[in-house]
Amino acid sequence: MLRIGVIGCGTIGTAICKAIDNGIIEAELVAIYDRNVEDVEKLKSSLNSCRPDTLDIMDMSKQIDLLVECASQEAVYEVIPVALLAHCDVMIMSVGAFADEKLRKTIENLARNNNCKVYMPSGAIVGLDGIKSASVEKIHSVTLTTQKPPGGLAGAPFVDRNNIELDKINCKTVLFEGSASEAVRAFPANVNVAATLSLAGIGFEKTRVRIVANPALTRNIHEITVEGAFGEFTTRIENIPSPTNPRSSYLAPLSAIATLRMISNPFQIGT
Ligand SMILES: NC(=O)C1=CN([C@@H]2O[C@H](COP(=O)(O)OP(=O)(O)OC[C@H]3O[C@@H](n4cnc5c(N)ncnc54)[C@H](O)[C@@H]3O)[C@@H](O)[C@H]2O)C=CC1
Ligand SMILES: O=C([O-])CC(=O)C(=O)O
Repeated sequence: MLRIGVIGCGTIGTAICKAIDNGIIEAELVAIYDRNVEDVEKLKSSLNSCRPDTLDIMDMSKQIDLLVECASQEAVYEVIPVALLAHCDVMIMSVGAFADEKLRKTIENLARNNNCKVYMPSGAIVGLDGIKSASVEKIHSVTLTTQKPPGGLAGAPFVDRNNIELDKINCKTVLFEGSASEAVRAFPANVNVAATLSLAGIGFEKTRVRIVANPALTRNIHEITVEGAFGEFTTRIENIPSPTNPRSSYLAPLSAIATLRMISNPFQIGT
């Protein structure tokens, strides 16, 4: 059975561990880790049958087949190279880290040299199947428009740097327009989806991102428009925010769980 280790015991990490505990994912939960000890203990006490060890990345990667990162962009730098050097496959949620081309190339080379896979779930967006197919030929443009309730953008470096008072926003307001590369640095915990979209399509510089604070919303909306040799498509998703983390959509942990189910299943469905 697939032996899994999880770094990050927050909203997504907890959902993944519970899915293994409930048998929704056919795998063994070998170890978990979080820099916040309380989060580790809280997660452990919520499990019924799994008894994961608490191990740091060095010890964890000796005992697992697959490392799941669901922590932060910073954690991608800290744990992914270590896991790949230990011949573990990895699944990354904080995909925004890959706006750093040097990191992306390092991880790609490590994965190739150690014969490992790097999985990146679709997260909170729909339409990656279409853009992957479209990218076989020329894609002219990719645009992501993300709308969140203002509170869902709290803590973003862009908001803090520009002294944006989110609680004073009383109408739909475009906060940011730029490349995906700029977007994932300005909003590291809000638009990792822009990074995944860039990797599937035309890259971080050409993918355009617009981020809108909309006080009329209770949901996180991601709208993607792609134009290319195939024609044009638009996808739109209205996500319910995760109850324990309003920045993240509920579909994100579901997508992580679906990817792990795919990895542990002989049938591979869809592009
Ligand atoms: N790819 C996608 O579509 C999506 C990606 N995300 C990203 O996935 C990651 C996890 O999201 P959530 O579970 O909602 O966040 P969360 O804030 O609920 O949990 C993150 C946990 O990771 C821990 N952590 C952070 N940095 C760490 C490090 N360097 N080492 C060890 N532990 C560390 C924190 O203490 C926290 O317990 C975030 O980076 C988030 O931005 C979130 C939603 C969608
Ligand atoms: O969950 C979402 O709506 C998107 C998100 O936070 C991310 O991509 O980081």
